[in-house]
Amino acid sequence: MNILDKIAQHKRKEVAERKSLYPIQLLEKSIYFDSPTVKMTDYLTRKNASGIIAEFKRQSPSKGAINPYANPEEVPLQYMQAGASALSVLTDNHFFGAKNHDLETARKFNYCPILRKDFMLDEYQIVEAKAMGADCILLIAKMISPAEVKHLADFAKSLDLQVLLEIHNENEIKANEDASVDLIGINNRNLDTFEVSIEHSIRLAELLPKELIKIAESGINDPNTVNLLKKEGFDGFLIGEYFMKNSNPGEKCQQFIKALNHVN
Ligand SMILES: O=C(O)c1ccccc1NCC(=O)[C@H](O)[C@H](O)COP(=O)(O)O
Repeated sequence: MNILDKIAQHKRKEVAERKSLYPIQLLEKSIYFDSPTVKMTDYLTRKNASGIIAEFKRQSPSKGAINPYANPEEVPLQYMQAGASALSVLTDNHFFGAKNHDLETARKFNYCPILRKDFMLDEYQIVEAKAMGADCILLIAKMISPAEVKHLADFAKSLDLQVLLEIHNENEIKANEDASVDLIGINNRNLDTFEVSIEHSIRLAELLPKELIKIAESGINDPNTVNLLKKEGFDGFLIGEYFMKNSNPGEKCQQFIKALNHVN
């Protein structure tokens, strides 16, 4: 069984438990539920945007512990002060070590767009995302059928959330042409082997419609890579481990963004 199948299996059980503990009517009472969201697409495309989507990530299946005791009050705020365009916060506990309120905590201290980084299989998780204060959700084409992508994307839109669709290959691009999503992410990391290939993403990006907002995800650790990807038409760059493995992720992010501006 590959890692996404393992995650999906676990996630279905988890979601069923949470549905019985926290019914949707309870989530709808959150102060964020009826609040307007901020648009990830606007923040990534505005003038002089760094395009960096800085991720709060405590551990991962590919790397194990990265920064398990990181402070969600401090790190996301430091990322934004460093010049990141948006935040991504992992909310999966079992595989990624997220604590219960990491995203809500990040929300309290930041007005920027926040991506709920999780493995979405069910409408319930999208309601949760809205109740936590997220602005954008991730759908992974490898995990769900094109019909489910379409359905969950439409449902997210009905809650004023933007949708980032992650794809890994050409077939997934073609199969999901009809889905109404806001951003397309190409994952540089092959989730079967955990190998990272920037070239693979560049090749796939050529197959995407020009007008779509394109995000390069995973394994980015060099400002020159971001500059190259910008030239290839990417607008956003999702970076987690490279920042988080440092004792001061905000400072690492600041150095990265400064170097980015210099190289430009
Ligand atoms: O990071 C993993 O090991 C991983 C394994 C299985 C599914 C997803 C995984 N990562 C989620 C992500 O997409 C990354 O957290 C994100 O793109 C940032 O990547 P990185 O900069 O390499 O931390």
